[in-house]
Formats: sequence, C-alpha cells, structure tokens
Amino acid sequence: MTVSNSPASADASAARSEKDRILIFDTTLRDGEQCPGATMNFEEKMQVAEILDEMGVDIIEAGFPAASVGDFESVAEIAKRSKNAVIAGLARANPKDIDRAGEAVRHAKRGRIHTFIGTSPLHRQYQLQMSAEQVYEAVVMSVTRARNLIDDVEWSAMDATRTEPDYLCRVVEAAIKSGATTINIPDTVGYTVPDEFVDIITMLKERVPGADDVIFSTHCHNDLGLAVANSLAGVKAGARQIECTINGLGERAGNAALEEVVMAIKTRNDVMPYWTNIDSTMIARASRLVSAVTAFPVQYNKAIVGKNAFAHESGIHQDGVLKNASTYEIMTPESVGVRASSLVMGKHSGRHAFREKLRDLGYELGDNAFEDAFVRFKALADRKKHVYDEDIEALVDQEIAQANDRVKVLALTVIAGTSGPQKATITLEVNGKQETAEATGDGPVDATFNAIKAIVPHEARLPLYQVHAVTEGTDAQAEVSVRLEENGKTVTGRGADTDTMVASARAYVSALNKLAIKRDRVHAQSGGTAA
Ligand SMILES: CC(=O)SCCNC(=O)CCNC(=O)[C@H](O)C(C)(C)COP(=O)(O)OP(=O)(O)OC[C@H]1O[C@@H](n2cnc3c(N)ncnc32)[C@H](O)[C@@H]1OP(=O)(O)O
Ligand SMILES: CC(C)C(=O)C(=O)O
Repeated sequence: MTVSNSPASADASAARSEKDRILIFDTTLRDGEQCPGATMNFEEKMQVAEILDEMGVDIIEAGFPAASVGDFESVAEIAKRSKNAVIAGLARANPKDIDRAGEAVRHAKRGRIHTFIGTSPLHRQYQLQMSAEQVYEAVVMSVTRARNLIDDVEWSAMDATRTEPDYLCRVVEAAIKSGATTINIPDTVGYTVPDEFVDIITMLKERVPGADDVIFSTHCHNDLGLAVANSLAGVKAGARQIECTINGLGERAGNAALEEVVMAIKTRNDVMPYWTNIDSTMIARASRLVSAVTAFPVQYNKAIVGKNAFAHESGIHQDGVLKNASTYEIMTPESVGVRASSLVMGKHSGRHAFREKLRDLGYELGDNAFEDAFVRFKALADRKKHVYDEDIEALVDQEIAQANDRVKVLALTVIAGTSGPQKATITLEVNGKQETAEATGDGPVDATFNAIKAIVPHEARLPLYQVHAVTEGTDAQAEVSVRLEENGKTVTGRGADTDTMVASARAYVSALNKLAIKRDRVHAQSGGTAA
C-alpha cells in the first residue's frame, strides 16, 4: 500500500489511458434540485452551471425541460452558455418530454437527451401500471425517438437494482439496439450494497449483446449511506460514468457526492487506478456556491467539504499535524481548495497546539507563564463550548482582558423596516462618561455602526461582519463577530444577545476597544511618534 496525502503524487502515478477515465455526470441542477427546499432560480442555476463547466464536469444534467417553462428556459440557456461540458436534459418515456428535452439542448455544443422509465416490478405495476411488455415497447419508442433528434442518448432503468436480472438484461439490450450511447443503472432508492452492485454491472456487461459499445453509468442514492461506495463498486465492475451531485444533494438522503467520488479516486489511486477530469481545487468553491444558492448548510463533519474536514481539536492529533500533516490528513486541504488545515482550540487540545496558537496571536511566553496559561486555558475550555482567539488573548494579556472596560454599550434603539432610512440612537459609556449619538445608514447594522463612529471616531475598515444563531428558534441568541482592520492591525470583537442589533453593537465596540489597546502599544513602542 502506498501512503500519500499528496494529490500530485497520486496523479503522477496514474497512467492516463482513456479506458480508465471516469466521466463525471453532475446532476445537482436536476436531481439535486429535487431535494425538498433546494430550488434554485434562473440566475443561481447559471452560476452553478458555470462553475461545474469550469471545474471539468463532463456532463451537466441541467434540468427536466418538460417539468416547467422555467426548467426548459434554464436548460436551454445553460446549453447555449456551456463551453466544455455536454448538456443533458431529462425526459420520461413519452414523445412530449423527449421532444422538449431535445429542443432545450439543441443549441449546446454537445447536447444529450437522457430518457428513463421504471423497470422494477414495483414501478411497472404500481407507478406506471404497465406490463413488462409495455415498458419494453416504451424503451424502444423513447430511445428511438431521442436518437432521431440527437446522437448522444442516455437511457436509465429507473429502480434497476430492484429489477429482475433477466428482464433488466432484456431492456438494456433493447435500449442499446435502439441507439442509446450511455446505459445508466440507477439505484433509485439507495437499496443496493457494493457487492450486489458489482454483480449487476458485471452481469450486464457479460450478458447483454452490444454492452461493449456503450458506456455504463451509475446513479446511486444514499438512503443507506452507501451511494459513494456503490458508485465506486460500479466502476470496479466496468462502469465509466458516475452520476453525482455537489454536497451530495438529491432526492431524500441525496445522491453520491461529487467531491467524495472524485477525491476517493484521486486519493486511493493505488487501489482504484482511474482518473477524472475534475480540477479538485475548485471543489470547496463549488460546495460553498451550491450551499449558498440552495440555502442548504453543509453538515460540519461532511467528508471533503465539511467545516471540520480539515480541522483538528484533540491534542494528539494537533501535535501530529503540527509535526507532519499526513499523520492525520489523507489529502491536502489545498487539493480541494481549502486554504489550510485548522487547529481548533478546545478542551481536548494539548500544549503543542496551545503554544502554536499563542505564537499565531503574537505571544511568546516563558516556561512558567506558558504552563500557567495552559492550566487556565484547560479550565476555561472545560466550561466553554467554543474557545475563541479573544478568550486566549484575554487569558494571557491582562490589558486585552480589561479592554471592554474602555467603551461600553449602555442603550440602543434602532428604527428599521421598508420605509427607510434606518436610524440608530446609541448611548455609550466612554472612559466613565455617557455619550449619545444618532445616525442613519444603509440598513440597521450600518446605522448602528455609524452612530458608534460618531462617538468613537476612527478610520478602521470592516472586512468581516458575521451573525451566527447560537440557539434555535425566533428567540435564538445571536452571536455577532466583527473584524476591524487599521494600519495592518486586525482585531476581532464578539457580542451576543437575543437582539441581533445589540449583539452587533457589542461586537463592534469590543473590536474598537482592542484596536485602541493595539494602537496605544504601537504608539508606546515608537516612543509616542506613531499615528
Ligand atoms: C427518480 C427520479 O428522480 S425521476 C425524476 C423526478 N423528477 C420530476 O418529477 C421532475 C418534476 N416533475 C414534474 O414537474 C411533474 O411530475 C411532471 C411535469 C414531470 C409530470 O406532471 P403530471 O403530468 O402532473 O404527472 P404526475 O407527476 O402527477 O405523475 C407522473 C406521471 O408520469 C408517469 N411516469 C413516471 N415516470 C415515467 C416515465 N419514466 N416514463 C413515462 N411515464 C412516467 C407516471 O406513471 C404518472 O403517469 P399518470 O399520470 O398516467 O399516472
Ligand atoms: C431518472 C433517474 C436517473 C433517477 O434520477 C433515479 O433513478 O434516481
């Protein structure tokens, strides 16, 4: 076994022959959008299609043109705009759907009609209410009709993994004879397991005449959490196209996640000697975009793209990563477009990571002071869920700990709403003296910050303003982070309250207090001459 966390070494060892190439068929815009609540508007679909095209996706399934006018228009526009990818439109086994899909992808450099029908006894009897023979005829009709419109036709046996093997061979043969160029074997309800899926694909490749002339494809759902494992099993048995989605979006528990199949193939190239055309360094960007436009947060511990995928909290792991990242990382964060691994400070952290964190924050402590700070840090981490940089600064820096005494928020009233301009009235205590100011702004947050600025004038830039809900519900505690930057010095302030505006004002004032201390230090170091 070769152990490496270097994507470059994995790539270099791969002999890139066409027979080992795995085509990546992304269906974020079709099956992904079928995920309840994940609907995207026209502009959002354009953005997603653009990044998929740019990152090297081979086939983009842009939608289901017969589903609505909106779907038709977005598929047609993506077809016109796409520079590299084949653009596919999905269609049921009926003339209207197929003609609509053909029309939508007509202007693509390379278009594909993807037509499907349920083949399992359950789907035939209950959903379609058709006999096996009628479904067989529908396969022939639909593929033939699609092939009369376009050269590139994919046919899918919906619920293939619950279809009788002999019948599946018959309908796949019919689709190939009618002109399908790709045969997709969906595990529509996420029912199969890897060994069984290997057997199904192997059987089709061995038994169906003409199987060698088409590309076999997988489309695996994640109902048992096996979508990626089944897709890779399909590849092992000879499939050369994987259907997948960014962040694993899709019906119910979702589809195989693009980022997982791509990185599994890349990272374990020693046991899976295949390759894809995906620029993996674009994965994090694509994931963030899809999460933003669908408003679907990515689960923290999601493989490859989760917030914790390259984060380490426990001391033994942090120590290992500091000495050599490959002790606890099987791929580099850069290989998927994440800037760096992160060491998260918490109750499981050890001295190596704590010293590194202090160094990052600009503190070098002697042995005794370090040990003392470490004991206080552990005690704090035992009590507090998140230990932020400011908490650590406050542990080792008496002045920073008292920073919040300089300026305090005493009262805030904000007038917000549609009629604008939004207005804020704030009362601060500045070095023991009360001052009140009123300001308008572009929204209530801007008005609040302008009112603070009227009392504490400064030129600091605001590179970051972030709101997190700490608890759930409409009475959630909001936690606001504000980062301010002035003359190369950056500080972060945090504030919490059930009122987001109050939390924002506290965070802003907390950052200003820290900035004032840093300013004073620079001033003192330069003998009182610095600005
Ligand atoms: C596994 C998958 O992901 S399949 C793709 C799922 N995607 C979608 O459904 C896309 C969004 N769907 C829609 O907008 C609508 O369902 C439409 C426009 C496609 C159809 O709407 P309607 O005509 O109102 O039909 P409805 O959705 O209620 O029922 C589906 C019909 O299609 C039939 N059908 C389902 N799959 C197929 C197929 N592959 N080929 C032919 N007919 C099919 C059903 O049997 C049912 O027919 P019936 O009306 O004769 O009983
Ligand atoms: C239409 C097909 C490919 C599908 O989405 C499924 O079977 O899950």
